[in-house]
Amino acid sequence: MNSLGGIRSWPAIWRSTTATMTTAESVRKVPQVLTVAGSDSGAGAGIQADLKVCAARGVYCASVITAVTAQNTKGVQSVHLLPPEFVSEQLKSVLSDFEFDVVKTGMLPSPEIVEVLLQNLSDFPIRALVVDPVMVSTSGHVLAGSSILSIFRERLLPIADIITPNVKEASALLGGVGIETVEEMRSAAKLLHEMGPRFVLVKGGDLPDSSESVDVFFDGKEFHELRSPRITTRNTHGTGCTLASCIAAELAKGSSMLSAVKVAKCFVDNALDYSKDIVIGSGKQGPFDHFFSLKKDPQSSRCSGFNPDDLFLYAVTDSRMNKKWNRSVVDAVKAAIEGGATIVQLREKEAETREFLQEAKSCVDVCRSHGVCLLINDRVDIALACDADGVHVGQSDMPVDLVRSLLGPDKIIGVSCKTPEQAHQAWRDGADYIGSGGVFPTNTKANNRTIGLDGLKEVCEASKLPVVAIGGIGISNAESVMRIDASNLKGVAVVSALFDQECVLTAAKKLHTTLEESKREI
Ligand SMILES: Nc1ncnc2c1ncn2[C@@H]1O[C@H](COP(=O)(O)OP(=O)(O)OP(=O)(O)O)[C@@H](O)[C@H]1O
Ligand SMILES: Cc1ncc(CO)c(N)n1
Ligand SMILES: [Mg+2]
Repeated sequence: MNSLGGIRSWPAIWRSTTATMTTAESVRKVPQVLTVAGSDSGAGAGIQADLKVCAARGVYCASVITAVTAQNTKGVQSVHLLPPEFVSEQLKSVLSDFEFDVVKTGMLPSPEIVEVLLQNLSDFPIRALVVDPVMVSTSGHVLAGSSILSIFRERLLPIADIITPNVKEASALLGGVGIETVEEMRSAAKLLHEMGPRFVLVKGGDLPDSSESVDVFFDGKEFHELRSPRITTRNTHGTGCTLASCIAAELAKGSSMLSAVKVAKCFVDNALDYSKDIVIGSGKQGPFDHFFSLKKDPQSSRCSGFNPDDLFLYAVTDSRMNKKWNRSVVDAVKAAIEGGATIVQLREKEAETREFLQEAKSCVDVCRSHGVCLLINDRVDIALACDADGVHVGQSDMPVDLVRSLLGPDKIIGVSCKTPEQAHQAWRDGADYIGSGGVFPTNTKANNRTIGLDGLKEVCEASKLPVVAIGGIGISNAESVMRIDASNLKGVAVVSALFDQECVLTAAKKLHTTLEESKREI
């Protein structure tokens, strides 16, 4: 189910549903995850954690139960495995009915249960598989013994899109190697990657003697260390299940793998911080609150990650237009944002480097003060120097994987794609979104092949990443673009429609209203 080998297009939320519906207006697509895991009677971990995190992230989650544990904040008192045939019944039941975007596995306590999972996944192909190789609870109870190791290594890991072992599980999968440092976590991630998963995240929550909680992400080429200050709390029961299910939920919504992992790490971090002094149960390790965001000021969450909805009204600057209308880049950007632009890209093809850097710095300040992301077209050096939020590259610019290694995990990377193949490559390389077009002919880019609305739709259907349409879009045709019925199409990117106008503010306001109206009609 390694996502690119799957038969179904990605993801189910982005297709018209096949369920019986009366009118197009009555259809609202919901991202869907299936968790295949064990029940925790104390509800801090396992299936119960998976359901909570998916609900908190706005994703529907169905659950296939592999085992029932008698478990509380003191530990695991007893484990009852469900018969493999009954696990299979549950799998058949939901896989034959729902259209899951992502399957996430937790406790798979016997080789026979892994076997029925593998069989059902080959009968009902899915698009992405998140494997949390749960083996031992933090309290030390064995949840899946060494009998599952060979089927994990030989058959489950090779079809996983990502595996998320903690250090003990990574060590067990690698035959008992010691992992006590971040350097050793990196080596482990590399060796685990050789077993076949597309991505590996070795979690460092249980790493001894560390003031930070460090997870190591490996994509087969680059390592990214995801660090957060270690939160002093007893309430860490279920962090692993929560992290993996949050990754699954974000993937189901259309995030790239690195974005999904960053959002998930951040979610765990915020949940632990919010819940650090709550008392539930009398044992050593308590659960935490997955619904913190309903209770606390969202602005106080310490990180947010890339939000694909920011692509709604994407303003791309053009130095010639600003010259023609006699305005500075920063004034143009400010007016666009005040009119409703939700993200800005500086595309200053003719500017001198030093002048461009100065302008970019001023634009970063304006964008930050309005809470809008600023990306730089093509120039990774400028983006680094002005601390922009990211870079947008074309097919002949620096390759996305290289841009990622230069910018690090926290920046946004967009890439222009005309074809489904380019869209697949963008996902593989770790981009956050794609820009697709030119949809219509435009003066801004001469000799640029247009792909039309049909070409845009084809790219959207093939893309796992959120899409912004670009090329010749303005007030008169924005609605036709937004109505192509692809829910990963998040918005339109415009140049002339904002910046080749007498009043940028008015043009942005009008376009924003048009987009809002066409969204309401979908
Ligand atoms: N005290 C903490 N402060 C901040 N982050 C933490 C803390 N403990 C764990 N984490 C984070 O939680 C996530 C899960 O990591 P951990 O290594 O605890 O997984 P696990 O052992 O599989 O979880 P579980 O305890 O549910 O079995 C990781 O992103 C880790 O960095
Ligand atoms: C059922 C279950 N799954 C996973 C874990 C790991 O946290 C646990 N403690 N219990
Ligand atoms: Mg742990």
